[in-house]
Amino acid sequence: MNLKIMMVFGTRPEAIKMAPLARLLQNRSDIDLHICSTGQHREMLASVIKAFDLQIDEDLDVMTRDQTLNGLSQALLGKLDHSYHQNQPDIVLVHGDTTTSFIASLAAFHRHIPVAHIEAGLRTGDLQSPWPEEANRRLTAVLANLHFPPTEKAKLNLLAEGVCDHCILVTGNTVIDALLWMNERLDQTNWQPAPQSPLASIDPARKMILITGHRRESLGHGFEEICHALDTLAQRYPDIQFVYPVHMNPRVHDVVYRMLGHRENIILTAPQDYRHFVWLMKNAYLIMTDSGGIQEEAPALGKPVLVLRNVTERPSGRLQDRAMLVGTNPDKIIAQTTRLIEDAAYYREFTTRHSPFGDGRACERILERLLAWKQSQSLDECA
Ligand SMILES: CC(=O)N[C@@H]1[C@@H](OP(=O)(O)OP(=O)(O)OC[C@H]2O[C@@H](n3ccc(=O)[nH]c3=O)[C@H](O)[C@@H]2O)O[C@H](CO)[C@@H](O)[C@@H]1O
Repeated sequence: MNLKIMMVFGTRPEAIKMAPLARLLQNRSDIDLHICSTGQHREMLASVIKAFDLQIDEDLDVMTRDQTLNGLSQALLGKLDHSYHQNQPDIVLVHGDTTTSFIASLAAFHRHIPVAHIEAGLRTGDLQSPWPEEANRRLTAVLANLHFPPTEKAKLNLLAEGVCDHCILVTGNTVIDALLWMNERLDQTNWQPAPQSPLASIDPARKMILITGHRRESLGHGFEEICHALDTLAQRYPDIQFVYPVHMNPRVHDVVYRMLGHRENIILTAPQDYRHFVWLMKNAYLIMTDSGGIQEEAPALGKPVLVLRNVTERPSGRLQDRAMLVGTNPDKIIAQTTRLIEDAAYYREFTTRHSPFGDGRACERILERLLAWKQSQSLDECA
């Protein structure tokens, strides 16, 4: 009998991180994979599905305008319950720390369906930051039967919360599998953006700084500070190109376009699909971001990354990276960027390729563990 796996995700980062696993599972004759999208980030998710050549089996389409987290949770719980009833999966795979991950785990728990949690064990230790993700990932850990932390540090977090060792497998982060897959495709075809793409105006002879930012905790004042720092830097270094694919959240979009839309060497674009975005990362001199995924991807490409957050659940383990955690304080952003632009020896300290978050084989390890789990069916001892 084939193993019936249901994969549930809803946001762009979850989709990117689940995509290489979906590709692997789809090619197995001993596995029936059902991919369920909750539609938490509808448009941005569609572009990921296309970039990885995947097909969604079911779209719950739960998002409505101005939905609260409770409204979203309620809609998800009902629709997932129905889907589990219809599809009767042997196991549900969830990822990370979204409302989708937690509610998909809860709905599975209520139906006595085992849950495997990918990117398990990330913690800041502060339930309010990031909010609501820290709660989502802790609650998911309570409900999951198999835990796939990306690093040993994340495994220790799970052990400290009482998760049994036998149910944990350190795999590396699947985002590195996704990144290496896409990177290889770009290299093989020497891929370049099409002439009509806003990225085509980037001059390869000039330095380019890539920026992303959308964290809830920075909305409002935090974003104004980030934009203020970028504006100052863009004036100070007119020869450097600043490229900022702006998140669709109007509370991010409106501030960024109002404060930076007029500067000639700042290119504001819509969010880019994964192929374009990996190309941007490869060609960047420096990346500034509050994104979790990009913090993981940048070192694998040997790119320095300035983290626009005060705390991170993704410590790289390198001492010098502490200086890169600058938050939204404009003075710190400007000072650290200036040093990285002007001090070549200092810049080089951050450009060695290293991959503290994974080696690109996370999906293989997850597959092997799922097959072993199916054979032994020994979950009872961990549930
Ligand atoms: C607290 C925290 O850290 N939470 C994380 C956060 O995820 P994140 O911060 O990693 O999210 P993003 O920055 O949106 O995505 C990043 C991915 O997107 C690619 N990318 C980016 C811009 C673009 O224009 N085109 C792209 O393709 C990029 O290469 C990368 O792979 O929220 C998720 C729940 O929503 C959580 O699960 C996740 O823990």
